[in-house]
Amino acid sequence: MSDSGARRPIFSQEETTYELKIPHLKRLFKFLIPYKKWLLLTLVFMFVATVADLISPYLLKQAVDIYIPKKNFKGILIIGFLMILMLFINKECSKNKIRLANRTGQMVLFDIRKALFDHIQNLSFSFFDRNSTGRITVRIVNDVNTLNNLFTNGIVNVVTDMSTLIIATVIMFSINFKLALVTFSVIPVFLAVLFATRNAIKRNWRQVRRKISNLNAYIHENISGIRVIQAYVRQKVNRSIFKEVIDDVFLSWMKAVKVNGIFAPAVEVCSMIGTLIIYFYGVKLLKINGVTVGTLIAFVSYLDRFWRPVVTLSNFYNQLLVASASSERIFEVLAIEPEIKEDENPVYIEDFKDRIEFKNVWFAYKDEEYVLKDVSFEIKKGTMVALVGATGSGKTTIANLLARFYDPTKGSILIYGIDLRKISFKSLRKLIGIVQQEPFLFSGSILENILYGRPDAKFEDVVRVCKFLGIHEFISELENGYDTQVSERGTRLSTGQKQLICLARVMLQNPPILILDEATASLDTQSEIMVQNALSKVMKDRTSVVIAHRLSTIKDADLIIVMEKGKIAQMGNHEELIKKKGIYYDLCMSQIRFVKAS
Ligand SMILES: Nc1ncnc2c1ncn2[C@@H]1O[C@H](COP(=O)(O)OP(=O)(O)OP(=O)(O)O)[C@@H](O)[C@H]1O
Repeated sequence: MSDSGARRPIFSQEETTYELKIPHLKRLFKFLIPYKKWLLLTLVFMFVATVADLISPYLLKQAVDIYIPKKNFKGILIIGFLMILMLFINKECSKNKIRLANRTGQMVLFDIRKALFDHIQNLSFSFFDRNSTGRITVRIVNDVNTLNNLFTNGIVNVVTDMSTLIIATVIMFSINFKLALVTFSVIPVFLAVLFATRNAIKRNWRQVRRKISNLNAYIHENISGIRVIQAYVRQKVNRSIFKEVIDDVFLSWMKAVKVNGIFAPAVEVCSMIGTLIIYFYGVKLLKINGVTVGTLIAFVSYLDRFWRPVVTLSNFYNQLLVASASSERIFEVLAIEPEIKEDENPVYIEDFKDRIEFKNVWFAYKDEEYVLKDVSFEIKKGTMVALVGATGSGKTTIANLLARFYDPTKGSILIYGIDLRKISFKSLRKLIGIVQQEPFLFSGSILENILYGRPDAKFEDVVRVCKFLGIHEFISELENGYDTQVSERGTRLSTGQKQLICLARVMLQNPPILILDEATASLDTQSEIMVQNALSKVMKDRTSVVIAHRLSTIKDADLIIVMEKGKIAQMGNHEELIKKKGIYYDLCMSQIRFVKAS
């Protein structure tokens, strides 16, 4: 296939409105409340810095009008000293203002990120089904990052700029009302430019953000799917698609910059015209209205201080738009309620004494699309129950419901008569241990990973569990033994070894009920034998629910449940089901034929 013929990849494009939504911004600014003292102090520094900055032109006016004509060197010296003092105060206060604003801003971002992280950690599996890891990460990292500018500089700068602008205007009008009025006659022209360009600027930057979002999504998808990409040798095709995506970002960026570029020169032109007016008109007033040379110099200085903040103020509007869009997405996540909640008066169960019952359980991941239909069965204490059936028949769903990752849509699951929904999370997690198909280890040491569910366990307990599972020797032989790091850059462990460490993690908790969801499916034959041996030991005298594709591993199960399209097709032990010559018999026969043929 030629590069040009390559189909575009499917990647998420998040639509963002970029409308200014005041309720979101209000909610966002509430995060500032705990830091109001710091904010107030920042504003004090800001105010002092602004006043110090605005006093200088007035001092200059005094020097030019009073002390220079009189050749009063002492006066000039004092003015000079005062101007240096003002500069010093301005710089010192600005420095403190920036430091405090950054500190407060970072604390606020930390709080928002923490709120999001805490909230997401408690959301139900259904949320993670609907949202990819990439998208969730974008919420916690990128969306919060986009608020960075607003909280660290934006708010303080805008207050500084607004006050500079207002104070400069007031001073100019109080020095000479007429001259100020004439100087500002250029403002309507500026406002016309502002309104003409504002929508175009907004539209173009929105486009840039959309393109950048595409770029992020494409990069994320490519890195997550790198194994598939390399397996299908898609690098060349992907490179050309990536170039297209990058070109899109570049072109939209350049377009936005071009439109944006109109604004700053417009401000400069207005400022320049204002200055010309001051000189042209001021010189006329010089003779008739008692306007002094010092007044003109001070006016030019104040006018400069008036126009400088205008550009930053318009940028602030953009920042608010971005913040409004990001906060909308952040609050959207914060508003999601976990679907699986602990009962208000949960029942604590210390031990598993009796049996588990699935009573007319129906379940749909979405709407009315039932993937379990009227499923009823019983798991007696100390027995091994196996779930078999074609792919997609609902085996994992049963395991997920038993672990209460989801609740049944209809019907109930009872642990000796108590509805699973009534049982406290803590006792449920103590009762049920799960070993999944894909072993997952956190970055850290092997010991930390084993202790994950019981951090207070003793090292001897860990060693005992590992000896029981037959992995103590292999771990001890590693360079750093139990302290060996298993992060990305750490020791590479085989999938089988990782699975055994996961099993040790579960066993340290010693749960009376064990769910094994195709725990050996992703292993090679040798690792499978190792893990299977460990599992046999672990399942002895324990209640277990096993999902396995290889039927030889579940032949000894006390109860085999054969699933078909979300329904129980057959139930019984191996001998009974073989005699019945139904689906189970067919499954066994097809596996035997497959083994013989291979
Ligand atoms: N998170 C999910 N969201 C929506 N549908 C899902 C989800 N997980 C599973 N399903 C659907 O539910 C049905 C049952 O899936 P389940 O994973 O329980 O089957 P299974 O028998 O365990 O399959 P396999 O042997 O392939 O693991 C399938 O049609 C599947 O597409």
